[in-house]
Amino acid sequence: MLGLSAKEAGIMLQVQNIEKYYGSQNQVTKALDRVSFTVEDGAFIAIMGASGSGKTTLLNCISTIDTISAGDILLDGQSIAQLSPRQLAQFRRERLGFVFQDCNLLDTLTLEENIGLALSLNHADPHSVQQRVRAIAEELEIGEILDKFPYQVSGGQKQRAACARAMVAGQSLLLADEPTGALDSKASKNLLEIMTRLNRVLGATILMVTHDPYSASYASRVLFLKDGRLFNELLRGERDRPAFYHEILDVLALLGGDVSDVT
Ligand SMILES: Nc1ncnc2c1ncn2[C@@H]1O[C@H](COP(=O)(O)OP(=O)(O)OP(=O)(O)O)[C@@H](O)[C@H]1O
Repeated sequence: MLGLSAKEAGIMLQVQNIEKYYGSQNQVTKALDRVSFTVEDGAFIAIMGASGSGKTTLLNCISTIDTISAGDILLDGQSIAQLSPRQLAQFRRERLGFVFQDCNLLDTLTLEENIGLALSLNHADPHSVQQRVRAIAEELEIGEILDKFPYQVSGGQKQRAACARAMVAGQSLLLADEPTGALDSKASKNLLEIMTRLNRVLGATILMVTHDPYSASYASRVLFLKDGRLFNELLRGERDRPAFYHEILDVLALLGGDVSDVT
């Protein structure tokens, strides 16, 4: 980087030689084994691997939900291990957005209230909350259904609301764990197109864990985990999505096991 800071060099996240162990003395599981990679600003990265390969553990360590046993994780050049609990909470709130397989929307609130909830809890001005919620909802094509409750909309619309909620405060890193896992193929395609738009238009950096090679083919880079180690990685480059999809299938065949069977 020739003296440039990580931030100046456009590097958002540095995962350096991380290890994660669960359990103690007699029963230790090594969930992550010396994993290293760098994420540039504006990247869209998929993380693949068989069940138990460490995908969720990796995402949980990056999101500070879990702690690493060794190594370091730096965000904008700053080690997250050195943040105080208060700084960590602020970091999660301001920088990270989360989307999970079951979108975790509250059934007693409308989509608009769900999307704006964190801002409202943070005592943001109600008018500005409304403006921000509506702007991102328009971008994600759910502007017309903001007054509906989660049980009144489709699974795909709920996931788009979850994406809106994840990004409404201007968060720059979206962490998604199997976001298409509970959706049919049409709703999955739609959500992946929306995530691509979040990435390209709003500049969100995305890390998405998935079992599904079709979902992974929307990313610009795919990391493959095997037994807690980084086994391989693919860059999409100038290839179109279908060509990238076939290349992902080739790596999965090499990787063996149940990677794409466990959705
Ligand atoms: N809280 C925990 N306590 C003990 N072992 C754990 C814990 N969480 C995960 N593990 C173990 O760590 C390893 C990695 O698990 P992880 O959930 O990260 O895998 P994964 O790739 O996300 O799997 P899946 O695709 O099934 O969700 C597995 O061997 C798992 O059993």
